[in-house]
Amino acid sequence: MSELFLGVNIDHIATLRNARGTNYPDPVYAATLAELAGADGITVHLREDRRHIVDRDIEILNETIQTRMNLEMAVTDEMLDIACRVKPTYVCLVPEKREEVTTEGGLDVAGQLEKITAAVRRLSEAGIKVSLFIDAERQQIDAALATGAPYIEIHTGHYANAQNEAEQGAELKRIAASAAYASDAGLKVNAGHGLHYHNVKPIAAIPEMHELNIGHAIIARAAFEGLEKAIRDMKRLMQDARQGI
Ligand SMILES: CC(=O)[C@@H](O)[C@H](O)COP(=O)(O)O
Ligand SMILES: NCC(=O)COP(=O)(O)O
Repeated sequence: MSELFLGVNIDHIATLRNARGTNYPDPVYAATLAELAGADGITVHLREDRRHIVDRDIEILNETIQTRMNLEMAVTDEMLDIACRVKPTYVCLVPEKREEVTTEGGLDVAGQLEKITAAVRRLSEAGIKVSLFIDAERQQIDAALATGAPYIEIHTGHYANAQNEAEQGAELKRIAASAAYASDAGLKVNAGHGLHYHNVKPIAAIPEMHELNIGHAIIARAAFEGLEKAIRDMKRLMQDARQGI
């Protein structure tokens, strides 16, 4: 089975910093520590309201990240201009609602095909690899393919928020079937949102998964155990799942 990568999302280091208007804890420092602990990439979501990651973070991280930056952003002219100037390795296009506490679902690629295809083209022409954050639905996978984006990230929020085992099992099935369908069609398949230490293994065991992006649970655990241990423990769970342990 191919290797499974971990992208560590450091947004919530910035949430903590911004809560007091201080210059600490610094997400730049967190990214360096995350890489030393084995993160394969650093994910940051530059929200339109700048509630956590801010422009300064993106600029400095772009200079200091040793692995690769995965910039999550809404499909707006402002964000496209920033991405094309900064040129992160990856951009993941996500839906965004100003009033939401966190991302509530996948991007409706099928419903905005023209707009998203144009964004994918602009980013690709700037040398950026584009991923589309979508729900585990064939219609959205087909639309993602039509845009020319090489990657999708399957939204695992419904799986993470399932109210009982049956519901979670059904979500897992849907995600696994979608990963296989997308991979067969030639897309690289990532996943993320709401994954934590107790629900990550079944997702990590899906053979087509290329990378998992995990943030909130890792940063929360880091408050008690330190960032390095939090990342190493998550990677170990992912690797165990991959080996059927
Ligand atoms: C796009 C996505 O899946 C989110 O997980 C996001 O990256 C996390 O940021 P928020 O906590 O601001 O929703
Ligand atoms: N794209 C998902 C991500 O980056 C992290 O989401 P979460 O683990 O903070 O829910």
